[in-house]
Amino acid sequence: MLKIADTTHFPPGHPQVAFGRIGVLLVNLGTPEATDYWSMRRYLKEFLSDPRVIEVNRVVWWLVLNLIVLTKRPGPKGKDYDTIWNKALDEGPLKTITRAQAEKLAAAITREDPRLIVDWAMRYGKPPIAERLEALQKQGCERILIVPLYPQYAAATTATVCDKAFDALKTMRWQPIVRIAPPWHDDPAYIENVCISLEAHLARLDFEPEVILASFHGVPKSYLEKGDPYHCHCMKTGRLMRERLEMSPERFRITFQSRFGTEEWLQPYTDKTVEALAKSGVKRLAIVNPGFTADCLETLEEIGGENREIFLHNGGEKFAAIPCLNDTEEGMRVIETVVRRELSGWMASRT
Ligand SMILES: C=CC1=C(C)c2cc3[nH]c(cc4nc(cc5[nH]c(cc1n2)c(C)c5CCC(=O)O)C(CCC(=O)O)=C4C)c(C)c3C=C
Ligand SMILES: [Fe+2]
Ligand SMILES: [Fe+2]
Repeated sequence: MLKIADTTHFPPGHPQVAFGRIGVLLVNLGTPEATDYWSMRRYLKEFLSDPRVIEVNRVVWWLVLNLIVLTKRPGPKGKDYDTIWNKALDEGPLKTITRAQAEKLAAAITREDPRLIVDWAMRYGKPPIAERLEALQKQGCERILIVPLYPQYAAATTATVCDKAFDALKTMRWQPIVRIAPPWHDDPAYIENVCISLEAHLARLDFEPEVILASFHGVPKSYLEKGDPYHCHCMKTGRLMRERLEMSPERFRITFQSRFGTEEWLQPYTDKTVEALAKSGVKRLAIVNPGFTADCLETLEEIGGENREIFLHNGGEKFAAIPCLNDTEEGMRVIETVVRRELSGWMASRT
């Protein structure tokens, strides 16, 4: 077994520094601390003030955000969060699931290399990236792998995690050496496990869906036009899933959800597609969310709640929202594959 660095043998007057460890930091988007108006407002303010998320003129956006969005949105969105809140732990499900993913990853990899420490953070809200990076560094992590938990790269998600992490590094005297895990939109382990999970859920349904939508979170269309690869990553994930599932493009379709604001977003829109399918006579529909590593407001409430309603109100009869990979065996296989690969050269080899 590898020896973990020892911090106890420093000469008098020498600072007590820890060293010799390797950190893995899983980072997801973030979620409000509570569902009341002020907690929601704080969360939305931090999120929607990020210029990677909203690429609108700063002065114009400051006025719109503060005068309109932050007065109108926190109330109704807080009520939406109430419907999915983890009451036992008093937190959003995104937090519960990200913590569970970190714990399971730690159990899987630290047995092999006890120098490893796994932690987790949120880009917006708590626990903040800077706090967890500092905690890893204080425990002796000279090397840290940061894993933005997004299979598809977008400036609004992956890049902003990196921005925040590098902001934290700027304040450190002894900076850890950092690696960032790349997106895994076309990784065979991801495609295989997301399909295994989908097939298992479909097999348990009491109906066979005529159509399956792979619904990804949208971004404004202008982000694609400016060169963001997010759309291409989603399209590739969707195509690889469809090929693996051996389904026709009519049965397995890609859509984009969670529109925000008045600009055009990536199309086809999930809600409009759901409505059109129901109106055209489709009676049985399933929606899977391959772009989300954890269930959250956008999957549980928007897909499982709003889109179900849209489908059933327009003539649909059977609807299934397929759970995300979360901390299931399939989900952990994906995260572990990415982490093991990106730790290569750092982590002790299994042989
Ligand atoms: C212009 C605004 C937004 C962009 C661009 C955007 C991109 C984006 N978001 C996710 C993942 C998630 N978003 C979630 C919630 C959420 N998203 C926005 C806005 C944009 N997202 C808002 C305002 C919210 C909060 C809820 C609301 O007010 O509507 C979540 C859920 C978080 C939770 O607590 O459950 C996730 C996850 C991706 C992957 C993405 C671009 C690729
Ligand atoms: Fe979002
Ligand atoms: Fe594309």
